[in-house]
Amino acid sequence: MIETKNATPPQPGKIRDLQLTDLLDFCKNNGFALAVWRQPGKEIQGIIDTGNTHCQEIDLESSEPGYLFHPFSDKKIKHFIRAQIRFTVSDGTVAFDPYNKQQHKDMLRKISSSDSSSGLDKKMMIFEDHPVEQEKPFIELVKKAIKEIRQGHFQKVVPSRIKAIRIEGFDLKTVFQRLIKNYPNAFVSATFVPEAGLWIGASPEILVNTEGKRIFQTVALAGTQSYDGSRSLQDIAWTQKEIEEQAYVSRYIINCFKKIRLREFDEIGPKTIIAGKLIHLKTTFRVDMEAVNFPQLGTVMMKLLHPTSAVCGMPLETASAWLEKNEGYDREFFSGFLGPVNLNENTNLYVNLRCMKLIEDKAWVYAGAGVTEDSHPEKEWMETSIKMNTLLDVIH
Ligand SMILES: C=C(O[C@@H]1C=C(C(=O)O)C=C[C@H]1O)C(=O)O
Repeated sequence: MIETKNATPPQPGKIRDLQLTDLLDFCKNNGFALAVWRQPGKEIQGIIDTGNTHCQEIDLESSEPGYLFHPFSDKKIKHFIRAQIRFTVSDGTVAFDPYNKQQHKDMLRKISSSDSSSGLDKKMMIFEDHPVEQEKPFIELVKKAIKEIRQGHFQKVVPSRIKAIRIEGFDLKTVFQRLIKNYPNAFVSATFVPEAGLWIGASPEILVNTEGKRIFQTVALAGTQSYDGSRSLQDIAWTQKEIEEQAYVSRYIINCFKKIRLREFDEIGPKTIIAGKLIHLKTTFRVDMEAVNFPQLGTVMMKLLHPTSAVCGMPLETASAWLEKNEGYDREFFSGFLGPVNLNENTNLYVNLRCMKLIEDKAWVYAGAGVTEDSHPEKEWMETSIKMNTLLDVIH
């Protein structure tokens, strides 16, 4: 069994139970990178990297085990957190490599004796603040998008916005526990990179999943309605706008398969799925990599897929240029992707949605909404507000 369970309460010089929050402080104070995550139905896992996390191109199949943290823009710095130190978390308590008692003891000793006041914060980048959230500019942005879609410039675009808030007494352990409880179907994650801040999220959207050398999976997720749990999923009706919006994402994925001449894939859906207080339409695409003799499919598709039309638009280049010109802020890691690579033979990358960035007592929450020619600007505004509540509901 994990040793920390029977440990004595905090006493000077003694090893005590280590909470997720202590571990984050330890990493901040030492300038280490940390990733903690929970895939749906799985245990909480985490890793620490004590070195430089900048990375260039990544090859998923041959990569060492770690965790990829990729920004929305391909031009920005990408991070790969190597699995130098591994741990699991149960009831908020950390256990280092459960199979290696000595490593566990050594880590606890190091952390207990580390000086929590020695500041990493010096290492942190200073971020610009963002203007106080405003409904009008977002609605104007959506109106502009609709106008340009009607003029035939593109078919779909996903404008987003950022909301700055202050948080007092933030406790990672509590927030993480609430997220895993409230969002059982989400990829819940906390990613800390000294120069990027702490990012926390509960994403409903897989970008690339590979299981061993055999199974590849991705999804087309779009269309949003609020959901209070009272209706059966079979009774949910979707409008033409939502069906079309999700179909663009499916078409985009199929076009990526076409580019690499991949014809054999299973397509399941679209089905209605629950993501907290929201529901979406989801189509799952599955490929048997052995049957199609394509062992590098994970890496190839990761590069082709991102950014999908669930977070950017259709056609990609026009929508992306429009966002860069009109959105008015830097998405940083929002709508990028993140997740474990080659850990236990699997790679599980998710789109970084329903997320926030935290630096000291400041937080920034992000959300976007798919706009087509049939969009209603006020509804898209509401949709981004409900999406932001995924995080706002658990931090207060
Ligand atoms: C852009 C976001 O979500 C994406 C956009 C959706 C939509 O437009 O309906 C739905 C799910 C996600 O693919 C977000 O959560 O910020």
